[in-house]
Amino acid sequence: MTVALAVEQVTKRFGGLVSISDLSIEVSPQEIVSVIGPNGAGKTTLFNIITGVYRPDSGRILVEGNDVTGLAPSTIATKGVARTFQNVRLFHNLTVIDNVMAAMYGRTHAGLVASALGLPRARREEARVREDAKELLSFFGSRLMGYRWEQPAYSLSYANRRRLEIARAMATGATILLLDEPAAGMNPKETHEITEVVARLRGERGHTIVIIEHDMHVVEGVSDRVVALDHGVKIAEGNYAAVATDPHVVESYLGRGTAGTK
Ligand SMILES: Nc1ncnc2c1ncn2[C@@H]1O[C@H](COP(=O)(O)OP(=O)(O)OP(=O)(O)O)[C@@H](O)[C@H]1O
Repeated sequence: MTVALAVEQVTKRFGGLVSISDLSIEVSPQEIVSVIGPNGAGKTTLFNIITGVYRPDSGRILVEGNDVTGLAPSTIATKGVARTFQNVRLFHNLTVIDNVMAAMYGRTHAGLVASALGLPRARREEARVREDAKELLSFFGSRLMGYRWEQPAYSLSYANRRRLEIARAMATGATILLLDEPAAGMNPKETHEITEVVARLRGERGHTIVIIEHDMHVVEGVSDRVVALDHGVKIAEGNYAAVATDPHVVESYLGRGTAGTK
C-alpha cells in the first residue's frame, strides 16, 4: 500500500539552530500518528515543512508517493493536505457556513468571484456547495447545529471555533489532516469530545491524521502510533504505552510535568 505521507530524512536549520534533524516519519493511509515533545522540539516546524511554509534544507516530503518538497503551500493543499493551527485562524466576520463554503470553493469550478457576481451557473454551484457545507457541519452534531450556521465565527465559543477550524480543513477535500493541538484550551469534557472527533475523522471520513498534542489523555485516546521529538530529533516511536514509558521521553518531556496540563 502506498504510504499516505512520508517525511524522509528532513533537516531544517534556522541560522545556527537545528530545528529538525534528519527526521523520517511514515504515515499509512487512515493512520493516526501523534507527535509529542517539549516546547521548541520542532513540532510546528514539522507541520510548516509538510505544508510548504518552510522548505527543508535537506530531505523530502512525499504525499501519496509524490514528491511535494519545495512546492507552494497552495499547491500542496491541492494534493490533499490540510492543517489546523494552534491559534485558531478563521474568517471571524463570516458566518459559520460561509467559513466552510469559502474553504470548499478552492475545489469548485465557479469560484468565489463568479459566485459574488451571481452568475446562474455560479448560483447553482453555490446552492450545491451550501448543501455540502451543511452536510459537513452535521459531522459535529449539536455543537455546530443549524441555528449556528448563520452566526458569525467571532460569536462562537472557543471550542466551537476550534471545531469550525477542523470543519474548514475537512472542507478543502483533503485526505490528510494535520491538527495542531486541537485540544489546547479545552475543558475536560470538550477534550473528551475532541478525542472522539479525531477518531471519527478517521473512522467515518477515512482521513489520515497527524496530530500535535500536549494532552497525553488525548494522545493515548487517539494514537495508533506516537512519535516523540526533542530538539528536532526523533527520540522514540511506537505505540502509546511504549513511548509514554520510554526513559528518554520521560526524562526530556513527561518528567518535566509540562505534558497533559493544558
Ligand atoms: N522562523 C523561524 N526562525 C527562527 N527559528 C525558528 C523559526 N521557526 C521555528 N524556529 C525555532 O525552531 C525550534 C522549534 O520550534 P517549533 O515551533 O517547531 O517547536 P514546537 O515543538 O512546535 O514548540 P511548541 O510546543 O512551543 O509549539 C525552536 O527553537 C524555534 O525557536
